[in-house]
Amino acid sequence: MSVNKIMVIGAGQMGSGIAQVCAAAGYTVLLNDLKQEFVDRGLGIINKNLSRQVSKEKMTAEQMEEVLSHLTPSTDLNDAKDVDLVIEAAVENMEIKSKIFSQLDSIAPAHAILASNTSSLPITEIAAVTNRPEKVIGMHFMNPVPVMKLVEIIRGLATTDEVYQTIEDITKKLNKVPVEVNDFPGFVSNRILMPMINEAIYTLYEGVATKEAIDEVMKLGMNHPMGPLTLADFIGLDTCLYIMETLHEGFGDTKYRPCPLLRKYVKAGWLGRKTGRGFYVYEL
Ligand SMILES: CC(=O)CC(=O)SCCNC(=O)CCNC(=O)[C@H](O)C(C)(C)COP(=O)(O)OP(=O)(O)OC[C@H]1O[C@@H](n2cnc3c(N)ncnc32)[C@H](O)[C@@H]1OP(=O)(O)O
Ligand SMILES: NC(=O)C1=CN([C@@H]2O[C@H](COP(=O)(O)OP(=O)(O)OC[C@H]3O[C@@H](n4cnc5c(N)ncnc54)[C@H](OP(=O)(O)O)[C@@H]3O)[C@@H](O)[C@H]2O)C=CC1
Repeated sequence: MSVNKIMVIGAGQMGSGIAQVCAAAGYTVLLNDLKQEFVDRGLGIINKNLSRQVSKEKMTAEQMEEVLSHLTPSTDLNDAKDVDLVIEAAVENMEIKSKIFSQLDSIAPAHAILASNTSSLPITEIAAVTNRPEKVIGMHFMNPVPVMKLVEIIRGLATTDEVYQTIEDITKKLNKVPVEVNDFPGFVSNRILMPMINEAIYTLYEGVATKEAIDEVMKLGMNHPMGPLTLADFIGLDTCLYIMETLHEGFGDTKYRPCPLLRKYVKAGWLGRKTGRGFYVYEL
């Protein structure tokens, strides 16, 4: 199936990165969020990333303009009426995602594929709110999207081989590496990564070491590019909590219980880098 026009829903850190790489690969991209100010914030991130590449002479100013010309802001889901693919990257919340997919199902053309960048929620359940479950799939990018090579592709129960193949081909066109996985809570990436992050938070909570010491152990001892608490702040503590809750509920196993300190920080609005405070403090 040929895909030319893509709508990305959610102009946060993931949606803006996904829109950027799709535009850079030559697709026509609509970047959608609830309000114009959120779309502008996403376009601002893209501008900053591309300008950095221009200043490092990895891209010319003309190429940057070309990429930007492929991007159109949107605050109306009805703009999905003539797209070939939607990649949803709104917040990690089943109710919100279900509502978006059910609306999209009645707006997007019959041939359009509806993909979710969810980091843990069941694709099969998201697909079930639509009348086209065979065209619903998980397309899980990693943060920061312009840098990270992996896209975890998740087949829902009804996803067809043709839809899987189209998404795999697009992933390669985005210069990324597809890895196929089945639909279980957290898929592969977050089933393994998030319990490690949660355990690092328990290690802090139980006073085993300072946050700096915990991060240093994993950076220098295991060669991780970021310590787990820095990485949690980078991902967003709200997203980390949602993922742990999905694992906990999905498997019914207490080993996935979210650390109370993680809950406390999220309740306080300390969501990590994006709000200026998480385990560490950041300049906004
Ligand atoms: C939660 C989920 O569902 C799944 C997930 O995504 S889990 C999170 C997965 N991601 C990770 O684990 C990231 C771990 N961290 C890293 O790999 C690295 O620290 C990092 C790539 C983020 C930064 O790398 P670094 O070497 O420390 O920094 P730096 O030298 O400044 O950056 C390297 C390159 O990345 C780019 N970069 C860094 N941060 C960026 C960002 N937020 N957006 C875009 N580009 C970025 C830089 O511009 C630089 O590009 P060039 O090579 O073209 O010059
Ligand atoms: N952070 C990460 O490292 C990764 C996250 N993901 C997944 O990507 C998705 C987005 O995460 P992330 O970008 O970090 O989150 P952010 O909080 O940065 O961005 C989410 C964006 O979606 C917007 N939004 C919320 N509801 C709607 C809606 N109904 N319609 C359109 N836009 C909406 C939010 O607006 P508002 O500001 O008003 O809430 C916000 O702009 C989540 O599903 C997450 O699990 C996947 C891989 C990695």
